[in-house]
Amino acid sequence: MSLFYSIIWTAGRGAFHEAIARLKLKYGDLFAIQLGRGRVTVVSCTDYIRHILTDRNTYEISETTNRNFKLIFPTALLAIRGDDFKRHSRIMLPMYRKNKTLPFFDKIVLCIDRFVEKEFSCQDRRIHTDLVVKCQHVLLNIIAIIGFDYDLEIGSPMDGDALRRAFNDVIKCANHFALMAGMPLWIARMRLAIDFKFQRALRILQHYVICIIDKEQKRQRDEQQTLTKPKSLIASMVTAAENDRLEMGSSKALLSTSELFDEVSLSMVAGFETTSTALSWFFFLMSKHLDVQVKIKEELHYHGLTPSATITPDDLDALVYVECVMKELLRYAPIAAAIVRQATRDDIINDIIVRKGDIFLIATQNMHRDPRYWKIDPTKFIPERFLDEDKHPPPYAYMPFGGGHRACIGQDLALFELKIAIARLMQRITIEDAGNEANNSGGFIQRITCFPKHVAVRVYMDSNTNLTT
Ligand code: HEM
Repeated sequence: MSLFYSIIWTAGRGAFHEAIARLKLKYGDLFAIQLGRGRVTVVSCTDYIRHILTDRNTYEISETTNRNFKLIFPTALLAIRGDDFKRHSRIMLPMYRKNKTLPFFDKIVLCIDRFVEKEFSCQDRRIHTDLVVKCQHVLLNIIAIIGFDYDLEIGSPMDGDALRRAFNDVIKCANHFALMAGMPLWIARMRLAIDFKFQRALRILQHYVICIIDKEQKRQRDEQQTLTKPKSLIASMVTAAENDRLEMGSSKALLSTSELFDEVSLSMVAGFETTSTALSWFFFLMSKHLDVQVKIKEELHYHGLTPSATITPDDLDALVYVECVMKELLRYAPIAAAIVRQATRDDIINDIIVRKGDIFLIATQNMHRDPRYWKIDPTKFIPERFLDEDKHPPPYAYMPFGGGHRACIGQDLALFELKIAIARLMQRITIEDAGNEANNSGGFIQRITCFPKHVAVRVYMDSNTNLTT
């Protein structure tokens, strides 16, 4: 136990991953910090992480850290464990796999194209300092189309605006709330009850989700129409739950309407900020690495993906370097710097005694930057590492989506969205550091995810002739 130190966590001093990295330098791979009223053990080496993530009977997601979240969406994956988790994950895990998301390829491309046209086509040498917000806007459009089959850009202005605001408010409030994990439960409950904006947004969202669920259930009852595929992810969830019920010969749906609603809401919250944060890091990092942009453009050009060419799912599969850029982005940018587990019974990790209820914070960002696990300098942004030297990092050294049985269920969708976004953006635009004219120094803003603080870039539309200049 001599490796353990108790340290008072002083929040507000920079980003979370920076603080955890500093503490690792000082105290090593295993140390304890005081977070709120509880003690949390921070883990930063593969041996301990393997032990924790492979023993699903002893280590679960933490009840303490997810407590507030439970108040908002009580039956969503993040709030449940055990048999309930198994029942939900039967429906939810396959939901974001490639076969389910592939049909949305063209719609995601369309959202990126609209973004490019709207923000960058006027070629006025403007310096863009609001790309974090703009990336959130794009992701909201993508979520609405994939999840709800609703086009926020061309839907009726009344519906579109109401739904957009409801999305925004639910996501903002859920994030805000989850951040206040140390708050006494009764205060959290009270705050939630008097948050009228959130309650209103939730009602609007509920209305849309329940309409889709009803419509889908009706469609399924009409035998003639069951041959057509569900048009949105919510509709797919309803179909999957119904098919599962039929297979099991049960009279009750596997997931009730309110459970489906909680899952839809969780997916929105979990999938929105993470992916939009990744996209804003992409803009920042590309502005600092023109050489990487040139290489992406060379690869696109090699595959005939000129600025005016259409892009297909097969093209996407062929883009090896783009894949490396995406992996490196998820390694280098501190989007989600850690994951949390709690011991559900006593245990021993090597010579460390673990008591039931102990909380472990697995510092994934520390792993991403640990020179023991990476052959090429991990402090540098070098996508080529994934072509060769660091193609296969040791297990548990690279975990942008967490690991074990509670790993991110949306990772395939996130990778799909990001790869389309990177390829399509690089097909059409070049991103440039604004230099001395504005502050493009990066830095961090820590919320649930950590996004770049100062982004100031110019964006140029590519013509078919200036691809690799
Ligand atoms: C770049 C994008 C994303 C990143 C970096 C990311 C990262 C993560 C991480 C680190 C976790 C915790 C895993 C663990 O504890 O081991 C997680 C959980 C989760 N993510 Fe993601 N995520 C992303 C996108 C998405 C998307 C697009 C969705 C859904 C549409 C999603 C849905 C979820 C859900 C539902 C969980 C909770 C799983 C559970 O409790 O079992 N995520 N994500």
